[in-house]
Amino acid sequence: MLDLLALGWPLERAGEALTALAVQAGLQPSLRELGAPGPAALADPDDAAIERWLAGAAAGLGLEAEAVDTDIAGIDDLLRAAAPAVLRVGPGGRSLLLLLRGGRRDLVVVAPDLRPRRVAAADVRRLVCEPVLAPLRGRAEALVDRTGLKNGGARRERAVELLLRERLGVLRVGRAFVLRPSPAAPLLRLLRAEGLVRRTAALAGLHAAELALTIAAWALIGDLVFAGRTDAGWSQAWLLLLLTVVPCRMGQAAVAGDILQRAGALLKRRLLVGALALPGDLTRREGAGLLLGRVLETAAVESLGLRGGLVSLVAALEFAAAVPILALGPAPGLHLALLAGWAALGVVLVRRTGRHLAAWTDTRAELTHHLVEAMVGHRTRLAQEPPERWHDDDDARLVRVLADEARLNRSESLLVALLPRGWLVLGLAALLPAFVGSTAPAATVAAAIGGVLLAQRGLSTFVVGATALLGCGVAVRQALPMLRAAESADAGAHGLMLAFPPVPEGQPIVVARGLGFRYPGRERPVLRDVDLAIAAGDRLLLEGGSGGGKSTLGALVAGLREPTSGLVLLAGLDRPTLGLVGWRRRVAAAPQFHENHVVTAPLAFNLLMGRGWPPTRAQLAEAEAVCRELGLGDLLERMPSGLQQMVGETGWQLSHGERSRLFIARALLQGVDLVVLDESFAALDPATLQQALRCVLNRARAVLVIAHP
Ligand SMILES: Nc1ncnc2c1ncn2[C@@H]1O[C@H](COP(=O)(O)OP(=O)(O)OP(=O)(O)O)[C@@H](O)[C@H]1O
Repeated sequence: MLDLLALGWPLERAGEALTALAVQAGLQPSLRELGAPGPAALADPDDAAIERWLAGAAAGLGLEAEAVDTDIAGIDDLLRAAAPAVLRVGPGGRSLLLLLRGGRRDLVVVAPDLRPRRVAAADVRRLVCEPVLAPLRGRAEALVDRTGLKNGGARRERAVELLLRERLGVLRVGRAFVLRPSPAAPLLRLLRAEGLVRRTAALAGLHAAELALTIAAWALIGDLVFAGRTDAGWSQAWLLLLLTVVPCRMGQAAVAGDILQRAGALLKRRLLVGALALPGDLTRREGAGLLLGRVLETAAVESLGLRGGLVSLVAALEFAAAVPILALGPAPGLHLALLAGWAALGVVLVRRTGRHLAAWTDTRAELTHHLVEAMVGHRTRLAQEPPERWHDDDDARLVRVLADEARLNRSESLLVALLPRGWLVLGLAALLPAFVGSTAPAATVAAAIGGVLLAQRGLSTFVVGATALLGCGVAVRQALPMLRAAESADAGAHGLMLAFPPVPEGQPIVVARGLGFRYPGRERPVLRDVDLAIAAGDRLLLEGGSGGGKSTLGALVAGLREPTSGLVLLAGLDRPTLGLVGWRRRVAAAPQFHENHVVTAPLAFNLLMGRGWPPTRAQLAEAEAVCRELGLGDLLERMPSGLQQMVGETGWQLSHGERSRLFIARALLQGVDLVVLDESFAALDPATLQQALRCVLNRARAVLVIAHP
């Protein structure tokens, strides 16, 4: 056990440790000096600062460190499958064990001398679980002793282990951080790290081998037939060649399945990250319907893109193999010229189909948008719009979609029917002179027929691949904003590493000089030349008329928007240095009511979503205390499951005032230096307002309240 701890890295060398693991695991990190968690992070009692530091440091390397909670029942799976990962071990999790390769029996860890060392999985399991199990081991042993198993025997040991694991499987034993390239990393790096480049090359190799074997088998049988030889030895050789194709095919299916699965997971991760990183203004401008349409289209990116890509690869190989075979025939020049012309026609037909597909997708997305907008505003329509006008426009939109669909169907049928079959007729027709005049040897005519058939197979495969890729291209166009947003998703996320102690009383938290802001597309700025300083301990009220720019200023202070001119500093650092995530660790905002949402999830999640999930007992207790101070005690009593009650659209319905207090609590519970509350008290009666205000003034280190005069 001691030896194993000696293989762990001290937290003070966490930056070096992460870099070493990332390099040795082939994750190609962006190398940079990470330093070490500062004293403030090391002293954080709730451990969150260290975890944030690790996440930020990984982001600094262009990686993602996903925190995985480990329980006793799941530790074996974690050790087997999580590598490369960092395990926090030893007293207080102060030591980092770098898991380079997982396994059932043996694991490989990177030691502090940078050398990989093999260790027993059972020893690591014991190291991680023992601190939790040790106090309970005595009771388990006493229980097992009642069965009469021999003391000190291996069976008794095993029985004790099994009993502990069975009864205490759900006990949490610690956290691991699984390292992988950030979904925002350049695509080629992601593909490499997932082994996709290697696998695609292997697939192409296997397919080329299959083609070569098939051609060799047919060349051999052709040779035998034309030479009039029928001996068994050569026939067996032919059969053997054909049989070798079977393992080639099986290999291709396995590799292709693996590629589809890995690339699909990678794409989903990237799209999800992108969807969450879309700028708020864009989602609002486009509307929920269009976004939903985009999300639905992304399913096509995966299925069509991946399959289309693989099928097109096969088509290209078949096509390439047909060229030298046609060159062996009696009319090589004519055949190759015809093939080139036919391929060009194929490209024209594919582009035409592509245009029709794009038009159809656009009208369809528009229809989805229209329908979703109608559903979102359904309750208002029911109450205010005359029923005879509810379906205005629907029919016209539907007709447009159907017309575009009919055009698409026609060009697709032409592509599928004409391209491969037309080539067959043309290719064979080019052989007619040789047939009729019997001018060419039969073997060259046979080779040419083989070439024509292979090219036809290539064209059929090409049609399948091209239509899939077209669909994918159109879907990618729809998903482009998300894919682009994914690339900038973690810009500045390493600002998380900057953990400081709370700003001391009287010291500035936010300082702004010459601040200006203009919304894109608007002529006049909303804010001009604003100077502002908010210090720890300040309690500020920002009042002004409607549309005066109060919320905009709140968003700038909270780091949710960047100024178009001037400078805002938070604890002396600017936004690019801190990143959005780093900024939000220090300033929490409760946006206006219509911008804030109750997520369909337990109340506790809604309260603590800024702190990470699952929560600790202390965090739950704090959440309950804040709710009671805000006057939500009654509500907690009424809810059958208390803090665990599902709330949101499909859960327990909260009143306007209850929701506003939930939003206030959510901001307060983030434990930040400054809380910005935008019209958070507007829905409260005077007594409740007083109570909520008292809670805010007691709990917030500094507060900026936005309200109407
Ligand atoms: N996302 C946006 N895009 C374009 N213009 C916007 C956007 N949000 C606000 N505005 C405009 O900026 C101006 C200031 O808006 P802001 O919401 O900051 O004012 P406010 O003082 O908070 O108003 P209220 O008290 O009515 O909430 C308004 O004229 C508004 O139309």
